[in-house]
Amino acid sequence: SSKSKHKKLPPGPRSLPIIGNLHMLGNLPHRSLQGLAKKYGHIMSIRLGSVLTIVVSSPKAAELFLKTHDTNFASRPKIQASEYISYGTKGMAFSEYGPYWRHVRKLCTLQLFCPAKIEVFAPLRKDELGVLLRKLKKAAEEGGVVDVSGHIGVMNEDITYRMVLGCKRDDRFDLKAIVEETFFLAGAFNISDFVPSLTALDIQGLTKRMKKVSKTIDQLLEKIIDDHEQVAKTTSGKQGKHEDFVDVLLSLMNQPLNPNDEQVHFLDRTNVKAILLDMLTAASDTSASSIVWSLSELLRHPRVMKKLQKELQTVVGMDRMVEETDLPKLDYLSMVVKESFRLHPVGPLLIPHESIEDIAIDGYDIPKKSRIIVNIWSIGRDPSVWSENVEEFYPERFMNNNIDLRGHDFQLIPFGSGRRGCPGLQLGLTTVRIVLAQLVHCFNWELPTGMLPQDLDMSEKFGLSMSKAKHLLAKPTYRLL
Ligand code: HEM
Repeated sequence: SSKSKHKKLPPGPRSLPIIGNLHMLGNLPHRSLQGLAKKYGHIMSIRLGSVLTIVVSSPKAAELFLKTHDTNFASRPKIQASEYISYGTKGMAFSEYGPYWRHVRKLCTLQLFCPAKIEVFAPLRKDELGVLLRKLKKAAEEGGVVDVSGHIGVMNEDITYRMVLGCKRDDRFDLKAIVEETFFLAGAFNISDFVPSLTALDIQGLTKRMKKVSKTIDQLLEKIIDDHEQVAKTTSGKQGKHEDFVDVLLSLMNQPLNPNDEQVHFLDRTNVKAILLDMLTAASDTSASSIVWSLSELLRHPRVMKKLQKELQTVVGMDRMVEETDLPKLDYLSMVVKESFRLHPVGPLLIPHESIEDIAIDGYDIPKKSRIIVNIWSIGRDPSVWSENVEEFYPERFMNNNIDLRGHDFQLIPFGSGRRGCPGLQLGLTTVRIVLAQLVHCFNWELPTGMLPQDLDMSEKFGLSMSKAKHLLAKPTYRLL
């Protein structure tokens, strides 16, 4: 038919030979893409090297791609990072759409992210949060300024490592450095992914770094799995022991994931390692960065801080600590967290999706194997969605509406939405809320001497998870009875 002759791509900027529009991304691609979308529209096409990329920048468009036509956009592009640091896409986050990914995702959702499992780890979170609070209390007594970002990072690492791997930071390995490097490499705009002819040159030096870190990761995971297998042998059973993610995945290894289907899938040791690595990277920086962004906004907005402390005082009181069971009653806390995710989504462009078949959307033709980027950062700062005070941190905007952040309201999707939406949503959200509540309930916070709220540096560092570029420094004073 004439269909193929009259392909109508979404509008977009002119592109250069070879690199396409790559040069337009800059250091903060979410901001550059917002600028372009203002000119070309909320469904826009650009070329990243040879890869046709569709950039989605409005709630309505996001709904079309992540809900209405979810199945067609539920795949992931094959990128170099997933070859090296996801064991050749054998995990979950970077796997293409298909039976393997579906089974793994279902298994993880049932076994690792179910409400019961989140509950099982509540004492662990409490324990590690307790360690942090004691450190801060000591610092408060000494009257000094603390590196809040640093402390929250360490706590979140310890929670994650204990939950996923069953161990704390480890003298044998620099887990933090490994995870940070993995995360950086997974999020980088890698020229080799867009201009294959340049792969061998490794202009950015990323391939070399990936090879190096993948080796270290493998040694680390092998060691940890060995330890678990050893323990399982000697204790013959799991008497009363909390099962970490390694235990759960090992118990499922080599069993059919889908016994009733024609083509049966299994998890082997490599799959287990790849999934563990996904979980480590997905869980570590995201929650910690979100907490730092929220606390920074509270320090910039003393009115909001006071109001949140007032809520905690009313609901919880001043003679005990906040518990996770209090969270559903803390309405203002939940608004503060939403508002913080609106302005500072830690996954500003989600993880790239890929289209599976040719499809027409909103009058445009989207070819198969296009890369799809959803700019949720831009959606969060669109005045036509949020009204004129869009740049202002104002939690009360959520007061008389039901806008939620779980993926049903497309103006606020910090965890994505649909089939590829974040499976760790409940876990991540619980961690962010309880840590923020405790920090604000236990302490008053002051900026370093001489710094005014409006002086607090809010610049961003782009990555697969976007953190605050400068560490948050502040002075705590203990305030509970
Ligand atoms: C505040 C915390 C978190 C935020 C804001 C967040 C956000 C996101 C986002 C935006 C995506 C991509 C969605 C898409 O591509 O459409 C994602 C995917 C994912 N997240 Fe999270 N996340 C958080 C915490 C966690 C935690 C704690 C875990 C696990 C322990 C986790 C595991 C994953 C996995 C495995 C994926 C890939 C899912 C797939 O491709 O099927 N996340 N997350």
